[in-house]
Amino acid sequence: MTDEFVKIRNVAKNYGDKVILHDVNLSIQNHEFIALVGKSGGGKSTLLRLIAGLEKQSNGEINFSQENPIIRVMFQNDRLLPWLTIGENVCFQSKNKETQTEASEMLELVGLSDQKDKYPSQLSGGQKQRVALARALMAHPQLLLLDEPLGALDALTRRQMQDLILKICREQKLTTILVTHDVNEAVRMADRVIVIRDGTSRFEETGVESDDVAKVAIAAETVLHDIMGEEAIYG
Ligand SMILES: Nc1ncnc2c1ncn2[C@@H]1O[C@H](COP(=O)(O)OP(=O)(O)OP(=O)(O)O)[C@@H](O)[C@H]1O
Repeated sequence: MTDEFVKIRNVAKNYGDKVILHDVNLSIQNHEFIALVGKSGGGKSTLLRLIAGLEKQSNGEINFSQENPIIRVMFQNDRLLPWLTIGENVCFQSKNKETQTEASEMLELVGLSDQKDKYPSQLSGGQKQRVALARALMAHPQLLLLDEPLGALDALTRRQMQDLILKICREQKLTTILVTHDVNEAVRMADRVIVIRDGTSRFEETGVESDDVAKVAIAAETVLHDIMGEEAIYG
């Protein structure tokens, strides 16, 4: 039996004449945490949208090992509804009977059980992203897609959120794909880092222990070099 969660084969995406992605080949294993990095406009978010089924590829196949997997996406913008409380926001898309109890559990998981009755405007950016994470987890996703969710946070909050996301993804055995501009974040969090360069998946770097600062820095330098390509050498 394969342990593969999704297989992406020869995927291409065009918008009109503009080729965004081509020949993307990637297998993601169950419970694996991968990061997608690359230059701005390189097609990372586009690939994430194709995997989420929010858009259709122009060519190639994206096959999941099980039918209709539950997929949730978390974006840089928390997308909370300002007129609902934190508790109501977490329950918003959930149809479970035990929703209230479960929402409390999810808020506890992200360290916000005491903020349930507040409104999003009363929370910090980091806290709002925790709520967005709790809301995503309510669906018990098998695949969690993170589209630069920590991009707007300060360095310390960002680091705390990285640790929280990692802990939850491991505990809940989620398969996770993170899109990030921060190469250090990618190396620190992911089991594998995939570089999207010139519209295709170019390079895979095995993750290192996230607390080994020196190894993270060296691996990040290698990945950055691959993102930049010849510009890094000649430019
Ligand atoms: N709906 C669309 N119609 C036309 N072009 C689009 C559309 N969506 C994205 N693009 C283009 O596709 C390219 C890739 O965008 P995408 O957002 O996937 O890149 P990215 O690597 O995630 O960038 P960033 O790191 O800046 O978020 C960009 O040139 C963008 O302008």
